Amino acid sequence: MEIQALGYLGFGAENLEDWADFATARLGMQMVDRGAGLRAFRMDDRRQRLVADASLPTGTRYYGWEVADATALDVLATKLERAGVAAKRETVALADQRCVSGLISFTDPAGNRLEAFHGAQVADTPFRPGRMVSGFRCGPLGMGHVLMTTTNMAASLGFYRDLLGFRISDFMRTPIQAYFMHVNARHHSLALVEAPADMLHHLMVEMYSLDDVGQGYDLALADGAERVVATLGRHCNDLVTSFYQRTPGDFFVECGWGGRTVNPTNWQPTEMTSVESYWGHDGLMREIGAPEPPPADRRPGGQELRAPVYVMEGNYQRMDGVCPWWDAVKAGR
Ligand SMILES: Cc1ccc(O)c(O)c1CC[C@@H]1C(=O)CC[C@]2(C)C(=O)CC[C@@H]12
Ligand SMILES: [Fe+2]
Repeated sequence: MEIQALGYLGFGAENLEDWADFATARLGMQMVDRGAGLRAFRMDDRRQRLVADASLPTGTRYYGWEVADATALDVLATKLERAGVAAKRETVALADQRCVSGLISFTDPAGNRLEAFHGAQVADTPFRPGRMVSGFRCGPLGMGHVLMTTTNMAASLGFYRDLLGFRISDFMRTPIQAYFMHVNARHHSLALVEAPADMLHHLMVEMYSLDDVGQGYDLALADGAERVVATLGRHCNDLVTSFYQRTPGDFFVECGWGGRTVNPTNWQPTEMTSVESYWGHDGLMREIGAPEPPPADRRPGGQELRAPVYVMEGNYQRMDGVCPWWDAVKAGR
């Protein structure tokens, strides 16, 4: 499989000044000058990761999926065309605008514009965050993950899993259909959820420090009741502690910390029975019109069996993945 990471995300936006303020003062990204009509944001050593483009209508997006080199890009283009998916070799001008060496563009079954690229340019100055954050966990894990809803899960799976080679980390078939997929050690770079509309629900960015998330949460709360979509909480599958907030655009940003990694060579997908979190994330279900789950210690699904605990191991804290006293609790001892 050619795709290695989620490299960048671009989107159409009218309110560039709002985005400039939000991405820097709220998220902690660095804004870089790309001329009128464009606001680009750095998250690491790369020249840009997130791009707001006023020449595109709001609701337009392009997803930049990274491949190793020009050869891998050719292989991918050929694979797409053999499968009947038109792959357009994009111009040098567009590659320059994307700050990459080369790219192709194509469309997924839901109509999303995807780009595959190689040779992302590295900035000649160090990353300077827009607020006091330790930084974004990117590198080989990519910029984070996107959750897209799809009206046709079978078609989306056929495309991302069977054609592009995305691997399933875990999935749920009921009560909703959800597939969490990896292309590197990040637990998921793409999540697909079946819903009545095809859209981008959120971009997740992962911070190196939990304090970055906590301070970002304080700032979001200070913006008023409308800003926070889901309270601070912890997911059961990727173990990310995060909250979700509204952006100046029409998708959310999940700010997270502490994600687990998977070994892509031997990971076995597991079926989930609930998307509920260990704790928190209140508002997430309400936002889509579904009932909120009960408080954490009464949630069904037995997630507490998988609650990770930190076990001292020499000078390290090891993520054990199992709660050592749970067997005793179950046995009534
Ligand atoms: C469950 C989950 C695990 C890891 C994540 O990074 C993550 O964003 C989620 C939340 C997904 C979220 C959900 O659980 C309920 C249904 C939701 C609200 C949607 O309809 C889109 C996002 C979905
Ligand atoms: Fe997420």
